[in-house]
Amino acid sequence: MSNISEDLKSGALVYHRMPRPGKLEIQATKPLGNQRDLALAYSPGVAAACEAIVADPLQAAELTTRANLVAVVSNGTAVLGLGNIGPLASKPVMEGKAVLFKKFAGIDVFDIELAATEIDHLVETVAALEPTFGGINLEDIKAPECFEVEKRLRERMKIPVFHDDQHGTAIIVGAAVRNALEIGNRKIEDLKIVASGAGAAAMACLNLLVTLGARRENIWVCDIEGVVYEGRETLMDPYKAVYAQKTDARTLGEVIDGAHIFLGVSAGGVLKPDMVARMADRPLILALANPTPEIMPEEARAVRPDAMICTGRSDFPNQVNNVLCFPYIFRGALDVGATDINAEMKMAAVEAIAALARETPSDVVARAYGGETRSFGPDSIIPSPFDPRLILRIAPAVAKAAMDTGVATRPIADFDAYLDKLDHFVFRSGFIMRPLFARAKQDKKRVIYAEGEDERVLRAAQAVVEEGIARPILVARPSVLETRLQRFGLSIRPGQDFDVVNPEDDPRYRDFVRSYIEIAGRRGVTPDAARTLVRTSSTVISALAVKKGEADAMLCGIEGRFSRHLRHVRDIIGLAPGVRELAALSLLITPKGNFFICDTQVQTEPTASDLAEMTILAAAHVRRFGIEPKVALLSHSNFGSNDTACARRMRGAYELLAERAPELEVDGEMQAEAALLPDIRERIYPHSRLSGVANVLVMPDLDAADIAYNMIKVLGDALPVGPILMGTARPAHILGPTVTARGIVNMTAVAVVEAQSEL
Ligand SMILES: NC(=O)C1=CN([C@@H]2O[C@H](COP(=O)(O)OP(=O)(O)OC[C@H]3O[C@@H](n4cnc5c(N)ncnc54)[C@H](OP(=O)(O)O)[C@@H]3O)[C@@H](O)[C@H]2O)C=CC1
Ligand SMILES: CC(=O)C(=O)O
Ligand SMILES: [Mg+2]
Repeated sequence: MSNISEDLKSGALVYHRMPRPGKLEIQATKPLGNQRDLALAYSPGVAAACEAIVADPLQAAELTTRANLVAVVSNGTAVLGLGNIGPLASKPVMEGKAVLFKKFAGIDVFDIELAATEIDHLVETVAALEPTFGGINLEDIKAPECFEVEKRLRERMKIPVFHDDQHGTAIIVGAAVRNALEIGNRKIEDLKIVASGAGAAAMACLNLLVTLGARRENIWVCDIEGVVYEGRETLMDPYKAVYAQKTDARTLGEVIDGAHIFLGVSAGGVLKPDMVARMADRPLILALANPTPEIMPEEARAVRPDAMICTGRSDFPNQVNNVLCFPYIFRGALDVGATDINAEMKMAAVEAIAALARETPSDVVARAYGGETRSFGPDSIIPSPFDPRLILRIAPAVAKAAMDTGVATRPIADFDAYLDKLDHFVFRSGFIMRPLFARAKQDKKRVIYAEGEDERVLRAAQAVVEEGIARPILVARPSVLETRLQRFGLSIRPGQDFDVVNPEDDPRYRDFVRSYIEIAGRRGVTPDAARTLVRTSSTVISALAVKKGEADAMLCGIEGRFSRHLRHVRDIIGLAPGVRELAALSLLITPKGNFFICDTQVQTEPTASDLAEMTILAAAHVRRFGIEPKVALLSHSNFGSNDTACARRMRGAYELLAERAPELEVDGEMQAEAALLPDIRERIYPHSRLSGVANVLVMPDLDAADIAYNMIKVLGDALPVGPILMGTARPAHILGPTVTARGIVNMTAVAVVEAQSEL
């Protein structure tokens, strides 16, 4: 039995049972709402797709899901470290792999559990699946049968066949060993490696370590029978025999002395503390059996505090698990229509994973692990499974290796576009934000962040510096900054990468107070109040910096009330010429498209004239995203169907806009349905000035805007960007308490581009 806690066990059973059994479902991706859809999806229309494939089999990649469909195939003979539990009991693991493929790399999977233990039976069955799939991921099939099964299938099939427990594990072990060598400043040629396990994972890992330079004579292998030695007859096979040593030693305990690397891919608890104590100094312990490692990290650490320790589990640092590899190696292979996953593609994955661990930690990883992140070092020798950059680094490297080695049937012509596509998968904000990022980089501006000590701001500042979109100025105490940057493993440095305004001791303090009195003295701010506010309000400091031209834009509002920040911004920075009132625009990036909503924050009950003004401001902002605004003035009424005050206000706004912004594609008043479904609009009012789906939704009042915004965000699984404060004399945005580091980076790009266009 696995030694997982009772709590985790019962939690796992509920997770699998509720709210419906299992972890997967199949979803239709095309509409099937009427007779015509039925005729297209199925008979008779479907015949056209069939005939196109008859004429050109490559069309299957265009007309069916095949090119993105992988079979996770198991016969249940070596399921995790649970052993031969059979195909039915392996199904939760295979469904789990399917979920990981989908979530981490957008790959669709059918899990296929086969009652087939004979090699021939297994090979014939899997080979017959070729028409269905773009790739085959063999899983948890025991050694030595798995070696022959994989070899024969690779020979027969023209799609990639990849035994995950062998190569997925070997790739991640290869990356971990590579980085451990770098940290320990050691050469693999000199190291003694002791493996526990001589199965699928062990053999592939050892073979890869040999490719990386390990010497066969330095490798010692033990399995359930003990040491694999020359002349041994029980439980031997030709694959193990490669590593047989001429020795009288018979147990793991007898060969572990002086080992630099322990590679455990066998069963829980086989490595004892006294064995660890006898390993070489600064040993690397890879205790990878699942779910129970060969030794628990705390036991190993107790006897060897100098050890680097990895397990296959997510509840310890250094999770060396093939989940870091299989979704992405398949992503790269499928995207070029690879016919194989060859040695070069595997090595490209090793290099990409190892290199990623050496990059600065990502904020997404920090959130996934409760705010804690580690920089490259003994407790972080490989990336975390939640690192969103895994797909961005591994898939292109693998795709390129496939192309270089001639196994790509659909080579990628435009790698930048491919990277954009992957980026979009990771950060759905990727595409829409891209033009802003590109423009921001062309002319970096100075952006001051009022809450410069906040972890999210620091992580955002790191990304802003790395992406080169702005020069950050942080309002923060230098001593706090220093400790936090270190704690979060961030590499940006004051002076070099960003500037600091120290609210407790800044030479500009008197100057700031004087300016504040000049600006706000006539709005009831006394000199005493000005002194206190400049000392205590980082929003006031930031706004003064922008006003005085020491920064080009400001971001604030992570702490405290929106209205308080708004008052300071309005008092100090003021309104842009010709603007009578501020308003806020929020972008929602949804699976169905990108929608801007206003006014989500400022004006409770705007007049027709206010609405017209905010629409014109919104249109200018939307154009900065490279999007042509299509504005719908929303109401409960459709083109005069009701004559309430509210409907009249929206109609009034339309009339003003027709006058003031005749070039703008805008219409109203209309219901949200008419704005979003052109067919419906066409039926109600065929003469609308609006074409297609509206992308700017102007709401009649703050209640409607706020409610619509939050409902779309939650029900539509949308990513928010904003709020974008419109109408200020200089760019200033109030972010709100739930903003993420990624959100701050996005708003930095918005503010920089705004600052560029106003100068
Ligand atoms: N972290 C990760 O990413 C991965 C971890 N693993 C883990 O590695 C382990 C092996 O998987 P896999 O190679 O696919 O399975 P296999 O069945 O192919 O191999 C298991 C190997 O472990 C040996 N073994 C079993 N029990 C013991 C024991 N008590 N002492 C020493 N050796 C033992 C077996 O010996 P014999 O040959 O004599 O039967 C066999 O060589 C599992 O625990 C699995 O969870 C596997 C893949 C990925
Ligand atoms: C992780 C995995 O594939 C295994 O333990 O078998
Ligand atoms: Mg496995």
